[in-house]
Amino acid sequence: MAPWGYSKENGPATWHKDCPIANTGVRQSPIDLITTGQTCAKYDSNLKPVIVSYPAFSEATFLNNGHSVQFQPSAGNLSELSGGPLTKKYKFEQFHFHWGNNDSEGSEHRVNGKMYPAELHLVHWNSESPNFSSFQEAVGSNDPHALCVLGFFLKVGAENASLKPITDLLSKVKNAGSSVSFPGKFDLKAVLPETLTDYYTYDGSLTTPPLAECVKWIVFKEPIEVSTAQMEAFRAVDDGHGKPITGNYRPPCPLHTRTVAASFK
Ligand SMILES: O[B-]1(O)OCc2ccc(NC(=S)NCc3ccccc3)cc21
Ligand SMILES: [Zn+2]
Repeated sequence: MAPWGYSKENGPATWHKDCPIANTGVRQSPIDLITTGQTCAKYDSNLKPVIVSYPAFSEATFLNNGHSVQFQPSAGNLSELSGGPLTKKYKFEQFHFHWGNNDSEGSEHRVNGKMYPAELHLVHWNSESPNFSSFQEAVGSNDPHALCVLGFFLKVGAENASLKPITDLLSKVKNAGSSVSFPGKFDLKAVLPETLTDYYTYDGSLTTPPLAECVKWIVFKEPIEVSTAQMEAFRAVDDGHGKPITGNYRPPCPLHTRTVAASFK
């Protein structure tokens, strides 16, 4: 089968052919985060703020892999995540984005059915598990919390100066398969809201094949602002078939028996 993607021929509705879990899994991601009514997110007063330790990255690769653009620091990076719903310390692996071809679509998670124009995923893996010692092993481990992904919605507004080094680089990785070594340092901490207190959290999966059900998801309530020009820069990135990547987001999956917790009322 042609490698997976987001077109009619190889998009989310076809992924079950290579990844049966797409249709049989009971903890698939993304989901629609419902805030009122029966199956709504339940406030949990025990949920603490998320703690990130992100020293500025000094060495990283920025890659267009045909289905997203990904920022991956060298293995030696010391960035870590803890707190929130987590009991262990997680190591930063990479961040990437999902976006649409207009401002009314693009995010993977939704809030009461509302999509944002894009979503940023900060991917981490449990560095204290005795069962694995790399991201790749973590994905294949069947451990329900092998990974922790922080999701941030992007909305259109003022230009985001902290993300400018990334959005300015998009034209350099226009072609699928192309990558550049990131010039200079990148301060990811500056991209995030100061307080990481208000979030939804639930057990889910990767939103792309292999769709492994190994992710503790933490999706923040407060969107990050980017300018229209910055959004347009994502929409000019090619998918390797001579077309821009426009809509690399998976539709929401059934919640099944899962509950979503909210760290805020
Ligand atoms: O659901 B996500 O889009 O957000 C969180 C997240 C993390 C990782 C991916 N996929 C990756 S890294 N696949 C390549 C790979 C897959 C399996 C082993 C190694 C390498 C997708 C997502
Ligand atoms: Zn993602």
